[in-house]
This record gives sequence, structure tokens and C-alpha cells, in this order.
Amino acid sequence: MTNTPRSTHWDIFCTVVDNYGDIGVTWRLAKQMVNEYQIPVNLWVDDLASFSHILPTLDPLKATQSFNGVNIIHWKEPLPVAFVAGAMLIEAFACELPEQVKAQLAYLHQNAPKSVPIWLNLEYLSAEDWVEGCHGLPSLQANGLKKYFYFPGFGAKTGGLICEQNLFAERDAWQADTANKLQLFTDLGLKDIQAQDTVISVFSYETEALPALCELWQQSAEKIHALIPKGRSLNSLTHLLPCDIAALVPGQQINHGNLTLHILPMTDQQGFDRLLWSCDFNIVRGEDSFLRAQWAAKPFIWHIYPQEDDYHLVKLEAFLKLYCDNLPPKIACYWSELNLAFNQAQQSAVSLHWQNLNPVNLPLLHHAKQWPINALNAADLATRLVQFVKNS
Ligand SMILES: Cc1cn([C@H]2C[C@H](O)[C@@H](COP(=O)(O)OP(=O)(O)O[C@H]3O[C@@H](C)[C@H](O)[C@@H](O)[C@H]3O)O2)c(=O)[nH]c1=O
Repeated sequence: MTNTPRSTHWDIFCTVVDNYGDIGVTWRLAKQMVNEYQIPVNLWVDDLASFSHILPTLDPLKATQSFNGVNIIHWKEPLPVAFVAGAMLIEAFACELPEQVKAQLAYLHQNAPKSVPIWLNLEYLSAEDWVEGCHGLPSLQANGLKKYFYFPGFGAKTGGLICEQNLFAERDAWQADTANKLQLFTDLGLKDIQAQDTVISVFSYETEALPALCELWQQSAEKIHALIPKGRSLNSLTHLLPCDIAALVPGQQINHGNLTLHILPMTDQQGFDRLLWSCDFNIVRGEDSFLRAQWAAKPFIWHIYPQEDDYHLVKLEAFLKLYCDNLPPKIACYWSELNLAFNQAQQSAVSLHWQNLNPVNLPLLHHAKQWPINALNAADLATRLVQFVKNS
């Protein structure tokens, strides 16, 4: 048996199930651990082509490469580089670790127990009450090792929420000067957006709620711009498009009454955050864009990732309850109803609640600004994770 101290680096393993959320969350976390805690991080990812959509400078053909100080490794069989255990091993969203890694863990457990990394499964974010009771629980594995369940969440006893230390200061500085958003729209190739126009970003899954909203926006008294990346939202809007989705190009504009649809280029995560800061209202989805819309301090609709037996509606209602806790009851009711109707593709209800709400409604905007501070509960996910390691 040896007493070699374990290496200080962290390994994060991520499989891309579909979409960009799994890689989106792990990429944010990896960048933050390097940038704020100077912890070397290996991010093992099985699908670099998907990853390159949110990190355009990534080369999907390279086995290893480094961005923002993170060592990105293409996770394929056999592993392109040998796995060396560090201080922390994170498997994201219950992905199955490679055999080589599992064998290494079992070997260390038998022969050098002090070198065994802390092993945890990073779970999906949920606002449900039970999360506080399950966060941090260990589970004994067949190889005799303990694996912990790490649950992100909104409560003080959860694993917290991913949020960089300077994010709110950067956002406030950005939002303080209208020139920033106008310059961003220009840089993205979007034309004819004036400072006073209403701008709405749309990053959702397919839903019949979208055509209903577009119909309303076409008849609006003021100009409305909907910024939509090539992707799933457009599948629900084909009747408004001049050609097949494949033939659309970023920067293209499609006018219908007072609504202009703009085809948005995909950017890296920093560009995406700035986009959300720059819009008056954001329609987001999944896990990471959902959180970033909250950090943008703007009103939003959350199109939650659909789950079997409509379980996602339970998760949605848990979040709506939390978010609305100290909102004036009338606004809370309109905003919740809007989110529920959107997620259930109820066209007339979506239109009704959108009109009731008036997205630039001041109390909702004030709430959106205060919410991020309350939601963080004094410590973000990275801070809590570092504390978790210290306590383990
Ligand atoms: C549009 C856009 C998105 N993004 C990023 C922001 C996010 O990190 C990521 C999108 O992730 P999400 O918002 O989570 O939505 P998603 O639908 O892509 O991912 C989903 O995948 C499923 C498998 C999970 O179970 C869901 O919980 C969810 O995470 O893409 C960019 O970086 N640039 C862009 O231009």
C-alpha cells in the first residue's frame, strides 16, 4: 500500500445525450473551476461535434485541446490518453464511466486508498423540495467505493447554482449602456433593430405555442424582433418561413406585420449570455439557458425539457412557485399561467396571458433583477463544491 498524495486536478466526464445542455453545464463548470479556483480540469466529452456548436473554435477532430485553461479530451474507446486519478471525479448526469476509469478506481481503492478521488454524480437541476434531503448523500458502489449525489438547487442545503463571481457586475455594466446591445446585434449580423424596439430571444423546443405568440406579435402596435437560432423553435414556425429551414442563413430577416423574425447565428456561451442580457424578454429551455435567463435579470418563459408521464410539469410548477414567492399575486398568476400554457402548447391561453402580462411590466422587471441575488442563497455551485470537497 502506498501513501502517495492524490493529484489536485479534477476530471469531469460528459456524454452528450441530445441538444447542448449536458455539455453546456459541464463546460461552464470546468471554465469556472479553472478561472476562479485555479484547479486544473480535464473535461472528457464523447461528442465534440455537438460541443463545437457552443464553442465554435473547438476542433472536433482533435483528441486533446485546451480552451479557457480547460483540457478538453475526446472521450472515445480506447481513451486517447491514460486516465490518471485526480482529487475529484465528476460524472455528469449519470453517464457511465469508461471501464478503464472504473478499473483504476477499484485498483486505487485496494492499493492506494488515499489516492482515490472524491467521486460524485452531478444531477440535473430541480426546484423540488426533496432535493435538499438527497443532496450530498453517498451510495456504496459494487467496487466498495462511495459515490455521492450532488444536486444543484435553489435551497441553502442543495448544491447551489452555477454562477461566475463577476457575472452580475459584468451584466450590470453591459445593461447600463444601450450602445452595447445595439453593437451586439450589429456584430451578430442583425439589421434594423432600434433602441426602442422590443427584442425577444427564442431558444425553445418545438411547440404550437410559438405560432400563437408570433400571430400576436405581428399585430402589435410596436415593432417586435424575434431572434431565433437555426434549430428546434423554427420547426414550429415553418409556415412563416420563405424557404426550408436548411436554406436559411444567419442574419436573414423575415417580416410579418410588425414582427421581424431574425435568424440568429449560434455563438459561444459568453455571446449567448450577452444576447440574453440584451433582449427585453427571453424564451429559453433545458437547464443551462434556463439559469442564464434568470441571471440576465429579464422576464422569461422556461420551455422545460419534456419528460415521461409529464413529470417535467411537476418540476416546472416547483420552480414557478419558488420564483413567484414574493411577486404581487396578479403578476405571479399571469406569469405562471403563461409558462404553464406555453409548456402545454395551449395557444389561446398563451396569447391571453401574454397580453395580460405585458412583458415590460415594471414589477416583473424589478423582480427579475432581485431574483438572482435571492436564488444564489449566498453561495454558487462552484463555491459549494469546493466546500464539499473540503468536508469529504
Ligand atoms: C443558442 C445558443 C445556446 N448556447 C448554449 C447555452 C447552453 O449552455 C446550451 C443549451 O443548453 P440548455 O439550455 O440546457 O438546453 P438544451 O435543450 O440544449 O439541453 C437539454 O439537454 C437535455 C439532454 C437535458 O436533459 C436538458 O435538461 C437540457 O440540458 O447551449 C450557446 O452557447 N450559444 C448559442 O448560440
